[in-house]
Amino acid sequence: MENNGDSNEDYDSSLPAEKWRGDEKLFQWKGFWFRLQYLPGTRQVLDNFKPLPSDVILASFPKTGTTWLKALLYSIINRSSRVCLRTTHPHMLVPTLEVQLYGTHQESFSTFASTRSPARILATHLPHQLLADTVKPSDCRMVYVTRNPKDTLTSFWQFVLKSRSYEEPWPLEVAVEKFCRGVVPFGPYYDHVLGFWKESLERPEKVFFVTYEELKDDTRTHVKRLADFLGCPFTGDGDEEVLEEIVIGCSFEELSNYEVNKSSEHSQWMKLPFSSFFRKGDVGDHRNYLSNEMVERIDTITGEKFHQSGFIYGIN
Ligand SMILES: Nc1ncnc2c1ncn2[C@@H]1O[C@H](COP(=O)(O)OS(=O)(=O)O)[C@@H](OP(=O)(O)O)[C@H]1O
Repeated sequence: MENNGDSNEDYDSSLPAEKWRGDEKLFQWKGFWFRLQYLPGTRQVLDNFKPLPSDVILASFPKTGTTWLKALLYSIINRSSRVCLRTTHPHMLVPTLEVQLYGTHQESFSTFASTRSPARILATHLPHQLLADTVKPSDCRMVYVTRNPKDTLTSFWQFVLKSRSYEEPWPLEVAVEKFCRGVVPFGPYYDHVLGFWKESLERPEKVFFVTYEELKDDTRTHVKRLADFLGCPFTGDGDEEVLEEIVIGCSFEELSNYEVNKSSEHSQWMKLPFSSFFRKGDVGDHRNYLSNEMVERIDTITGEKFHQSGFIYGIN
């Protein structure tokens, strides 16, 4: 997988830009907002990545359950969880295409545990609107996870707040404002979710759509559905035990307690410790932070964007 050395400056002057945090801006490209450092990798993915028909691509908007799904997909496809998960952070099991394989912080694919999986597992935060021409011709499978907008925003705000890359405070009001206008990395959130939701309706055999809340509510059932979708159902002798081990081994409680996931270390590309991908893992945590006005504002947009498209989700 190559990087032709596209420089960040190529994008700087020509694209619409908005202040993000500190001195950093986000850039709007093809209808979505990007951190400058991920634009070259994104272009590389779209220009050069050719999925294999056997590939499994996990797609998600940030903070919607990516880390959990990385652990689950790896475990389902490899029929186990504990051994590898105890020693390897989920983000080092399954690489994110535009960041870890094609991006400015490249690590070779062989660094990742999923190299040794029966099927390659790759992740991306890129929206379907951009990825369609790359993934459709290959016939690969995609799994999309989403999460209700208020918890996604809350998780995101907390994550950015704790990032050591920024010195200045980041008031929740600012985060809400940006989220509602879609000006967040890989945003707008609503367009991102709807792109994959529509695709999952059109091609259910190739695009599996699941929500964080469904998974929390009944992990077992959805892990079974996932395994069916991936063509490796839990129907053999001893599979019930394996399924149980995977559900427990990938639960927030277990995963966040493995030493590697509590670690303050980070890989080449992450400025954040491995531990920062595990915060609370709850449904409804937004109630502890968002004001009534904020909730009302987000719910109104959710109604306009999701419900008017026929996707009844995201208000509760
Ligand atoms: N195993 C498991 N089960 C349930 N929830 C989990 C799990 N692992 C991580 N998390 C929670 O997911 C939130 C992080 O989202 P992402 O993994 O999508 O983040 S990222 O995009 O990879 O940066 C973040 O949510 P919040 O706790 O609400 O901030 C994590 O705590």
